[in-house]
Amino acid sequence: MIELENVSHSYGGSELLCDMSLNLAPASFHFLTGPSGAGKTTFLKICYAELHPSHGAVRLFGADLAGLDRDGVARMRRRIGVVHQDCGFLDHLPLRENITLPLLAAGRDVAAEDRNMAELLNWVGLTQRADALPPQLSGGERQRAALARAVILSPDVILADEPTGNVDWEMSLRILQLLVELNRMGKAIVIATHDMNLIRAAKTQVAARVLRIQDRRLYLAGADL
Ligand SMILES: Nc1ncnc2c1ncn2[C@@H]1O[C@H](COP(=O)(O)OP(=O)(O)OP(=O)(O)O)[C@@H](O)[C@H]1O
Repeated sequence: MIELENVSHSYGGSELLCDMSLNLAPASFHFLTGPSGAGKTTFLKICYAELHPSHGAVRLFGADLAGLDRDGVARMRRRIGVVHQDCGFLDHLPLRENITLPLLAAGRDVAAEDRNMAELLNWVGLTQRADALPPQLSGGERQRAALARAVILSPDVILADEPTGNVDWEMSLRILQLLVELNRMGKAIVIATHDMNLIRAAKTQVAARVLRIQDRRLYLAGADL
């Protein structure tokens, strides 16, 4: 679904990611770990074509990114749901409108999706908070709303950058549960995290693999977590 072949990336001449290859299979579940500043967010940006790598090839759903025009890239990106580290909400818009922004961007009729929206809000436990503004939400509510927005276009892959970064353990488990449910529905999941307890908790439920970025390289971690 997402294939990286010998991908390297540099910011301003200094190499951050070196010679990374990955083939993300349908319904797979991966964690992405590594020290702060190792390049996890950069790696995810390359995976969802927000960033073009300095070297190497990226293929999304079989299509070489280098051969796609803007519309082609946008079409592929709709198949990838992203939970950003900072959620990235528009603070002046109620939660409901923030969540439906991807529908608008994709040219879909938001009113026609009312029922799906109600189901989605219920799934993330935010039915009562639909009209709240993002600054009025708790960390856990924001993260669940970000997840709802990431899945509103029914993507095949979900990339979540520190989705449990600012929440307590109970809420971390709740968010993990939502991601596990998505995985059981056949979605491929990648979660960037520092939280080894979260990885251990996931491994009791799904066959999760652990990728690690260290010293500019991508490793598949051993089974010792
Ligand atoms: N647009 C940019 N221009 C220049 N340098 C950047 C840019 N984005 C990130 N970097 C640098 O690249 C390095 C890796 O950043 P990145 O956010 O990918 O790491 P990370 O592993 O996700 O970090 P963290 O765990 O702290 O979130 C950092 O040193 C960062 O300052």
